[in-house]
Amino acid sequence: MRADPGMSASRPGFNQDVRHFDLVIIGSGSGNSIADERFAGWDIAIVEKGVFGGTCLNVGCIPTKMFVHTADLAAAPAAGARLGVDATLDGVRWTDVRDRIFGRIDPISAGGRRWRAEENPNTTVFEGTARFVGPRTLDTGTGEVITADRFVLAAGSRPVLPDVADLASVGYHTSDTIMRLDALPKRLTILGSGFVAAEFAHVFSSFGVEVTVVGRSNLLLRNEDHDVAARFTEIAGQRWDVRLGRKAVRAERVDGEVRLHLEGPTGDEVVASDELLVAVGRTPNSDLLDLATAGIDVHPDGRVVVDEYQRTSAAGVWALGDISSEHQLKHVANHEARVVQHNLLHPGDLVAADHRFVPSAVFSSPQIASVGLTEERAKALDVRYVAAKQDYAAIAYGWAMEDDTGFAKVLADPATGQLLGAHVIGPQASSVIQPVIQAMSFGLDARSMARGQYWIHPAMPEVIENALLNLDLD
Ligand SMILES: Cc1cc2nc3c(=O)[nH]c(=O)nc-3n(C[C@H](O)[C@H](O)[C@H](O)COP(=O)(O)OP(=O)(O)OC[C@H]3O[C@@H](n4cnc5c(N)ncnc54)[C@H](O)[C@@H]3O)c2cc1C
Ligand SMILES: NC(=O)c1ccc[n+]([C@@H]2O[C@H](COP(=O)([O-])OP(=O)(O)OC[C@H]3O[C@@H](n4cnc5c(N)ncnc54)[C@H](O)[C@@H]3O)[C@@H](O)[C@H]2O)c1
Repeated sequence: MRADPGMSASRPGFNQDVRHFDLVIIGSGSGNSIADERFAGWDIAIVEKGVFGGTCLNVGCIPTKMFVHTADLAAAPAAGARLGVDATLDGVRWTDVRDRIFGRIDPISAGGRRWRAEENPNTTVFEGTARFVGPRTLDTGTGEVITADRFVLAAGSRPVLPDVADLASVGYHTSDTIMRLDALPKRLTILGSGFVAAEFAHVFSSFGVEVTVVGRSNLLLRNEDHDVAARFTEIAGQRWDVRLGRKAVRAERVDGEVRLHLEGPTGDEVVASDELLVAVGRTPNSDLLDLATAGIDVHPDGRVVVDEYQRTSAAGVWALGDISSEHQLKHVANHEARVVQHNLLHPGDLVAADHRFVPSAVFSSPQIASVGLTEERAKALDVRYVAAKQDYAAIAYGWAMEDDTGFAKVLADPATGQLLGAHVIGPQASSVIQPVIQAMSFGLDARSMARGQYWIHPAMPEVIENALLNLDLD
């Protein structure tokens, strides 16, 4: 397909030099997966302001999980002693770990950029910060303004900076920079109590760093089911210096150390460390795009407004991933990218995005995984439910591991047995939960799920089987 002549560069009112495209994609993260071989006849522009490949590849899911896996290995000797295995951790070669990880990631990013910029005949890459200057008219930030029939907003999100006096002066880190440190700090303070805080606290403490976690609320991971968040907070308190209910008011760097001044339940306190990681959430990058100029509506929290087909309020403009989603998760961005891809190719046969059962996992220690309603949410929505729990310790493999903190919790409709939610904390939680996601997605009830199939014995998913059997259904 070539540009519709009605939208071409020679259209009255447009500069003759303005290049016109069939499709412009802003952001090379999940948006980059859209232009496959089915788009070979389309003239496509990709605009990227940073490193090619986006958050997940460069500074998100992939490097963090490579660090988490390494951290799990580093933590293993300490965990082995109570089972009779005496091993010691001789050391963590931080620069070797860092360079191994980014030595694998950076070439993927560079290769992706090269492929799009140099080897894709129908794709033009603009390396600049895009912003709209009119309906379907974009300043690419490279000195070139372009127009297109269709736009995909896939510009993601970025770390939020809290209102802490003098924060900028201390040389703080975010998840964008902390993985590339020159050396492991002796002490690390993490401001924040969500996903990023929980994962990096595990990584750095496993590598021998003294970690302090400072949270505003009284629970870590407070959006998880309360029982799970409470258990995680209890375990975290045995491993890290966890300071909850604290407001960070000021930061300063004195004699090389970062001092974070806190107000808390027992008065003012100061936490000193060598590095500070700020992890208090992420905000959509919609504000960089001058969306009002293009007639694109935005929610008060900065998310681009989309309908079930991922269409924005402006004709021909679609959005996906962190810029529009309430779930800042890669599997959601990927799903939405597939929806947009289909809808671009089949404008007469649109498919809707499926956000019914969005799961998530926190790759800390222990792991946490969740799908569907928490017990608190079920109560708030006045949904009739029953809940049941199963400790890992009472299923064979969990007992063999002598796990004494993990459990699975399931919620179901007592009348129909339909599953409403599942929450797992413990070994392999991110994998153990998958059968429940499948059951919920395909409408399998709890009883059929528990008894309508074999569960490999003695494998970890028996924790789910037994939680299901513990449900008190009508
Ligand atoms: C530390 C960390 C760990 C994570 N771990 C996981 C995980 O384990 N599992 C999971 O599911 N999710 C994880 N996530 C979340 C996941 O990375 C994001 O949900 C996902 O990458 C969002 O994809 P996206 O395509 O919407 O945006 P991105 O991948 O962020 O892509 C957006 C791109 O747009 C570019 N851009 C922005 N504004 C402009 C502009 N004006 N002009 C041009 N280009 C622009 C950006 O530079 C960026 O490259 C993690 C996130 C972080 C920060
Ligand atoms: N495994 C994964 O899937 C994974 C991993 C990392 C990040 N992510 C995604 O990235 C998003 C961002 O992660 P995040 O951890 O930055 O955000 P988050 O939303 O998970 O947690 C931020 C936490 O910081 C707290 N907070 C906010 N302001 C604060 C302040 N001034 N002082 C102290 N605490 C404050 C909030 O109460 C909240 O609990 C996540 O929500 C998630 O969607 C996913």
